[in-house]
Amino acid sequence: MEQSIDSSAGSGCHRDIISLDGIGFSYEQQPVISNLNFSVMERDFVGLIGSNGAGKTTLLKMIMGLLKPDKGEIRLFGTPISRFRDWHRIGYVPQKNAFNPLFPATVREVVLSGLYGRNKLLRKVTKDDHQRCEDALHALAIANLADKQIGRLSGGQQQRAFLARALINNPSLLILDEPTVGIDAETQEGFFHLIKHMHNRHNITFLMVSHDMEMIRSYLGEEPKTESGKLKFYVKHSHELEDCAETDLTHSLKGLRHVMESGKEGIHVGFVS
Ligand SMILES: Nc1ncnc2c1ncn2[C@@H]1O[C@H](COP(=O)(O)OP(=O)(O)OP(=O)(O)O)[C@@H](O)[C@H]1O
Repeated sequence: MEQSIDSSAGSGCHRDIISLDGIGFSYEQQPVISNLNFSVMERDFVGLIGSNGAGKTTLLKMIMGLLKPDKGEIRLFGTPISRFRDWHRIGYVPQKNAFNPLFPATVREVVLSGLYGRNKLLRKVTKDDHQRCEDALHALAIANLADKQIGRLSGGQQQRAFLARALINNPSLLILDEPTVGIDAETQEGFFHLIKHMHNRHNITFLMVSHDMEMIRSYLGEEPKTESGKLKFYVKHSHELEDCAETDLTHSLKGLRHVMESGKEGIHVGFVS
């Protein structure tokens, strides 16, 4: 079955961050994704919706190079994924239930582990790395939890730690896989306020899998921009935003801390600690 979508209309001169060209994927001859064509443009916010088994996680795994499509080509930042090496430009916030609560690491260690990238080489942590870590911990208002075991935190606190981990490399693209599943409504609201703020104020592109239709519709509009099989893509393009993005990590994190601490710009970050 032919599946074809195009979300790039009206996105101005910005470049593609993710290009999916004719992607097909099957598990043991069982097709999950067929002929998927889709582009995520710089500073878009894409909400990916689909029923259970629609192929959302499979698609994220392909984009992160963990699964190879049977057909088609994936490009990241304009480079074919087979030659892409800049994985530090991509921050990933996993599903809460993908995390083993017995994992023996402190919050600080989890956040610092975001620096190591996918090659798993443990390089020496520099003074600058520690400063970035402290900035990320402060930005997400979890500095007071830095020495606690990650498994002893609440779900909302853990998600903040994983967001800090994803932010430590100053990513250009943030991929979030149902980041608030299993978290209470108030904490979810605070989390979405924060990522919406980051999208509005900073030069970050978002791809988020979510079942939270209320959040998706209120931020990205009532109708999906495109559909492919059971996958629906809701998109807010950069031209719908104020054009005042900051790119520098220090500014970004200081900006976030400012939001967290002062509640300015009308944003209330209602995390439950
Ligand atoms: N490793 C695997 N081997 C075989 N089939 C798989 C594998 N992983 C997923 N599938 C199947 O592929 C389909 C898509 O799975 P996927 O996890 O991508 O869906 P999803 O949209 O993320 O679902 P959910 O909302 O339930 O997380 C499902 O039918 C699933 O059973």
